[in-house]
Amino acid sequence: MSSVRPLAILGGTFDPIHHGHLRAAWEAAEALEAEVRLVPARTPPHRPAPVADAAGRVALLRAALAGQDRLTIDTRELDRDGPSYSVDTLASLRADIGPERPLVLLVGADAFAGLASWHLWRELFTFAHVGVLNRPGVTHTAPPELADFIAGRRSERVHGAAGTVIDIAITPLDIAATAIREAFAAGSEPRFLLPSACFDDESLLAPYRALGR
Ligand SMILES: Nc1ncnc2c1ncn2[C@@H]1O[C@H](COP(=O)(O)OP(=O)(O)OP(=O)(O)O)[C@@H](O)[C@H]1O
Ligand SMILES: O=C(O)c1ccc[n+]([C@@H]2O[C@H](COP(=O)([O-])O)[C@@H](O)[C@H]2O)c1
Repeated sequence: MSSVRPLAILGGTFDPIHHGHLRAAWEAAEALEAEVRLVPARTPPHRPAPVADAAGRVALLRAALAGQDRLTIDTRELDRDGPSYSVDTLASLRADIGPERPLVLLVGADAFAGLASWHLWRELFTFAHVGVLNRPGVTHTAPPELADFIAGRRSERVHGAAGTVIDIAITPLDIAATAIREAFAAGSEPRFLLPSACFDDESLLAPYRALGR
């Protein structure tokens, strides 16, 4: 483990935040002995517009994270126009923390499999390590372009400021925001897939309940 505490980020649409995200981020913080920030995307690059707007998704995140301080929110993507490219976020974080501190981009195994389609994806590794979180049901393997690139970059732990791929074993939780949105659309309440605090304020989940009307 590096002597400087790594900074790790989990970016996401969080439409809405759920226990799959939270537990993954929590266990990554433990495994890497890292500070972990959740980074909501204002305009996620590779998907249709989210159901809830950025302010609504951040309000849910704040409710979900209340009562603990290991996981925090970093809202820098909300201040940028255009697609929320991760390479821009990592460049901005690197400028904040300087060249030495390890930086880790956390991604689920599904997101990792698509990494070679991301904007300037090779540059991600100049700014950060990539930490891959296992996800139930994900069977995609890295396409050849990605597999070739990461060959020789695998690491068991955080070593140096950037540039490696680290597999992080987490408790598999088969929870996805898509299924939560589908549950709301079907008129059911997906309680216990996301924190109860998200249900405390009626207005927080209103955009999702509206799917069922
Ligand atoms: N249950 C989970 N286990 C591990 N990683 C997860 C899990 N859910 C989401 N992630 C990861 O968290 C990041 C943000 O995910 P995102 O906000 O797209 O949630 P999602 O549940 O995958 O949403 P959707 O179903 O709308 O695609 C991605 O890197 C994704 O792979
Ligand atoms: O930078 C890119 O080109 C890029 C392409 C796809 C996804 N991402 C980021 O990956 C994270 C997870 O994306 P999503 O769509 O699964 O929520 C989120 O932070 C996105 O901004 C980034």
